[in-house]
Amino acid sequence: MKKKVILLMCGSFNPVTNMHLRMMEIARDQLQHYGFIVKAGFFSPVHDKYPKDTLTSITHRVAMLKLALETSDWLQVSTWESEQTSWIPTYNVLNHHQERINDLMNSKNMKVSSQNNVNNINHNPNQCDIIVKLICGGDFLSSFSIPNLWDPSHINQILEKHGLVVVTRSGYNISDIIEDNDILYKHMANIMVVNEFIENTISSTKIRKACLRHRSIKYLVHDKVEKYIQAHNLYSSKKYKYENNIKDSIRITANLFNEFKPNSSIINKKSVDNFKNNSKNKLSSKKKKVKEIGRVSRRLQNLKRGHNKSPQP
Ligand SMILES: Nc1ncnc2c1ncn2[C@@H]1O[C@H](COP(=O)(O)OP(=O)(O)OP(=O)(O)O)[C@@H](O)[C@H]1O
Ligand SMILES: NC(=O)c1ccc[n+]([C@@H]2O[C@H](COP(=O)(O)O)[C@@H](O)[C@H]2O)c1
Repeated sequence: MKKKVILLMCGSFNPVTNMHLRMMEIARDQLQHYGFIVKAGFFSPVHDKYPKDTLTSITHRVAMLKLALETSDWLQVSTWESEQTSWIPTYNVLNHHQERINDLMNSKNMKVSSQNNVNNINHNPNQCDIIVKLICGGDFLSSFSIPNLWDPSHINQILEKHGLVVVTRSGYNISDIIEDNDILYKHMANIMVVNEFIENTISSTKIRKACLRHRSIKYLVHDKVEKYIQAHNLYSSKKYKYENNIKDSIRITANLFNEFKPNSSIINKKSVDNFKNNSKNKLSSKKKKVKEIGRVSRRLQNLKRGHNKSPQP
């Protein structure tokens, strides 16, 4: 029997770009090619309390997602995550969606079985035949290796119970990221890599920058999203000028990690000295951003602690 899946993408969507939409499309193509049935795709915008200075209010981010998805017959926004009282870890978001699907499937099965007058339903409520998989880009995958950003047990469960669909992103070597992380390596079979063969480096950061500089964003975001941004004068405030967001920090940290990886063929004194000098320069110029990741990690830890104290959503 073909396996059925639902794709769930978690992120800021600040704003949603054409690349977010394309990621879903190319992931569905590949999953179907491998014999899966993709039932639906959900975008779950992160809570306003996620510690990112540049986050635009959820009302705008959801409105833009809805406009961008108006013409899709299989993609939708899920606002559950953003409607909670505070930020919640991605694993809990995934879990919530899986539980809702399980409930739905169970009630459907109940109906069918009672219609058929079958007494023994023989259905395990914990075993659903639709799996919610997390879809993300290469940078998101590399964030699993940032100390204190993720609870290792969450990474384990995401991979064990759900599985990941990772879309390649320029600057991120997926096989290296997996090779360097014990948990990812252990669950490699549950990570499907989708190669974006038409290289696309659109990011929300670049869109915000373009808006700040009054440059066109046409064909990078949906037309209606472009109009919405203009109508609400989003991303034009000075705070975006100096934006130093978590994603940049992740990118930088990840790049630094990649460079620290020993490569036997280049290890000699000269290359080590060159490397040290380069790293020093990079470290000083990017010092602020790397510091930011520590700050964000600590805030996330605090949020997580707070979250663990409160009842499960
Ligand atoms: N060009 C891209 N290629 C591959 N993955 C992408 C791309 N743009 C976004 N993603 C992925 O989309 C998901 C949601 O991303 P997010 O909303 O953080 O967008 P972003 O463009 O990376 O944002 P920002 O630039 O604000 O950090 C993440 O898993 C991210 O890795
Ligand atoms: N421990 C965690 O569950 C954890 C840590 C960091 C980011 N995230 C998620 O990753 C996404 C990151 O979005 P950005 O790439 O826009 O920062 C958000 O949905 C956020 O909730 C989850």
